Amino acid sequence: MKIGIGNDHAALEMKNQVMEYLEEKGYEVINYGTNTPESCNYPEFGEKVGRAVVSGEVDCGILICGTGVGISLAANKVKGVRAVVCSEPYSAKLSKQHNNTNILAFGARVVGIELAKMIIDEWLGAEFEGGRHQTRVDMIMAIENKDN
Ligand SMILES: O=C(CO)[C@H](O)[C@H](O)COP(=O)(O)O
Repeated sequence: MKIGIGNDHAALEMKNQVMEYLEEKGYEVINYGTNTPESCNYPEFGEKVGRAVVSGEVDCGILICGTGVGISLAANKVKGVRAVVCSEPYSAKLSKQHNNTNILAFGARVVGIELAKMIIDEWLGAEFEGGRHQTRVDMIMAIENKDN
């Protein structure tokens, strides 16, 4: 499985740790994030990973900024993205089982690396359950096609 990862300056160290963790587990990780500690703007990286997921360049995405909020908001503006920001494993797992999320986000200033690994493991290990949840996910995605 190919995972796209993105981050801003606040999450550089955590991005490197997460990449190492995922690669050790055998995932191919494509890095779309910043690689320097200089201040930068997270929407750029949220959008890049969002587009990579929707185009099929990668199978799913992981986004990290200070809180995970801004970078997931940016990704969610890309049509076809369902990004969730999580700071615990339960919501991460359910976001895949019920909401079929295709991007996981969290905050480097919110969770430590060990909790981040647990969140990632639950999310990557879960499967979308379909059925009644498919109806609801379809309804969410249909909102994108309405004139606002
Ligand atoms: O969490 C974030 C967005 O949701 C950013 O990482 C955060 O806003 C960056 O802040 P600063 O420029 O003060 O380092």
